[in-house]
Amino acid sequence: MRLTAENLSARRGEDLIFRDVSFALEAGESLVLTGRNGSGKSTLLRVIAGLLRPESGKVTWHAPDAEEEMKAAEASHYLGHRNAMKTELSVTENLSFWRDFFSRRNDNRSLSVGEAADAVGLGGIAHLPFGYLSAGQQRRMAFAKLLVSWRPVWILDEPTAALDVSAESVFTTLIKSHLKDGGIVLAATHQPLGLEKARELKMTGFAGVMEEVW
Ligand SMILES: Nc1ncnc2c1ncn2[C@@H]1O[C@H](COP(=O)(O)OP(=O)(O)OP(=O)(O)O)[C@@H](O)[C@H]1O
Repeated sequence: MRLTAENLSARRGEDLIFRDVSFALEAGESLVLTGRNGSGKSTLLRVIAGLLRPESGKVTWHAPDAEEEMKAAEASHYLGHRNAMKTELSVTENLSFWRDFFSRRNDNRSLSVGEAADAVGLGGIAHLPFGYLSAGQQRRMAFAKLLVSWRPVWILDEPTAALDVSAESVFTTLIKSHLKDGGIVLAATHQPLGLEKARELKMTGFAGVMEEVW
């Protein structure tokens, strides 16, 4: 499996935010985007997730065993700044919706809704409306969305914002486990995620992207 970005550039409004960004990630690899506010991390993640059209360049996904060809976006889960949950529905209803929405044939790696809620440490409150949960609990539940349907690529924008130390550690464990299972992770973050082998891409904004460093 390989996710490849080739010579990507992107524009927001009139401004060219970055240009010539290239990288390739294989199964088990992760890339952490760093840089100050407004440097283009979310923009790059949204391009990879297929939510924004790049100004130039392309994103490709290669999976040797795939039954059919898939776009990178279809191989990805995207966790943005917002949690993508309905506040008036219960946590179980929200996660069940996402499980059905994303479900694929021959998928034996996805967790049940109950297992996913347990995995983020909130098994006891899945009956509550999502809107009743605290900000940190909501973020944990949003993360559980990644677990109810297997996708090889996780695209995470500030996944640990609003989280306490124990939730950060739960997320790090889940991300490491995903990588160990052959997944790929791209994450924008201001806080270290504790991924020792992650590569780093420093974004500087306005088309000045620094070299990728190990
Ligand atoms: N819809 C838009 N129209 C015009 N400019 C935009 C739009 N969305 C974002 N921008 C600009 O693009 C630049 C990059 O924004 P982006 O959200 O990618 O930064 P970021 O590195 O993720 O920032 P942060 O760390 O604050 O989340 C910023 O200067 C921002 O103001």
